[in-house]
Amino acid sequence: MPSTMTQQEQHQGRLAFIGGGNMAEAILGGLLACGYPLSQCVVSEPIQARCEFLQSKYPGLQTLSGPHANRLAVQGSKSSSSTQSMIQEGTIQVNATAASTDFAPAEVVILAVKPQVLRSVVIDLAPALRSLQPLVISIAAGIETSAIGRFMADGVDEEALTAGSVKLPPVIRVMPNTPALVLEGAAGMYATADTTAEQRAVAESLMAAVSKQVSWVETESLIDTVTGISGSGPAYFFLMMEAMEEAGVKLGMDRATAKALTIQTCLGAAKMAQLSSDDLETLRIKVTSPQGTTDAAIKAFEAGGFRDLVQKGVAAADARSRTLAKELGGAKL
Ligand SMILES: O=C(O)[C@@H]1CCC=N1
Repeated sequence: MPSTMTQQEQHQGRLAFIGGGNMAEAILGGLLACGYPLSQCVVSEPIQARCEFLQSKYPGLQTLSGPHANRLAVQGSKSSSSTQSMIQEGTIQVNATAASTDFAPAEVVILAVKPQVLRSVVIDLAPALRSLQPLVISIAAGIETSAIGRFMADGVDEEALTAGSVKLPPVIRVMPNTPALVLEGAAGMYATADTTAEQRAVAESLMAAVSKQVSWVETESLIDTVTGISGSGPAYFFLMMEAMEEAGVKLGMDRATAKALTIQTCLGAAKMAQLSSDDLETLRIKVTSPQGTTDAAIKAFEAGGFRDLVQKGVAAADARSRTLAKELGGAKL
């Protein structure tokens, strides 16, 4: 479904980014460009230099660093009387104007850390997440919502969960891609059964700020396939473009010209594919005159098993995403 959210429809609640890397920045930048209030965003990021970079790029943004930064981002600074003193003592580094160190608990928590550290990060946040019940959005590749649920249930009796006396927050899993950095992302999303339509709409509006295409999948395993198509996909096109640039150079063209022609051809082809009512095969056939130049190229590609190779590549990424789920989801906990 193409994103059609307007600014009015967009959720503008308190947003905590756990992790301030490239994807977090892409989402944050896109939201700010759509008019999301900067004062509603807080980024917890362990690397101080990265915080300073984000601060300089988004003046007034609240960034937090230090051992308790993630918890503070989720709980808000008013939640604990000791919080302000930790800020004063420097246990937590708050990079923001003094006036804004007072902030409310997060309504939405975006888990934007590397999959390898997600487990420890969520276990550390688990009590805060259980008590505050924010909407949890994970963009970590390969980690299943059931694993995130187990991490959030850390230290809780099975019985309490079954009896419902302890509740886990709703989780939505997103696989975005790096073109989100230029507001041209494609994202796949999966919501667990306990999410409400409103929560799904909130998550969609947040991701739509940086993604031109937001697609929900019905079964979680399809997120692995989303990863194989659009999550890793930008790299496939970069590889294709590298190869085309190299081909131009080998045939005597200067690199800059080969690169520029390649990039615009890729962009133009994508735009045609998007705007045309023709399917992809028809578009290809329309460029390919019988016995012509394109025909010669396509025959060479097909003879080399191009289609099969691409399918193998996508399947390898899909399979790796499933393996990551096993490796990082932690069967044992
Ligand atoms: O390569 C990776 O593992 C991540 C997931 C999708 C894109 N990059």
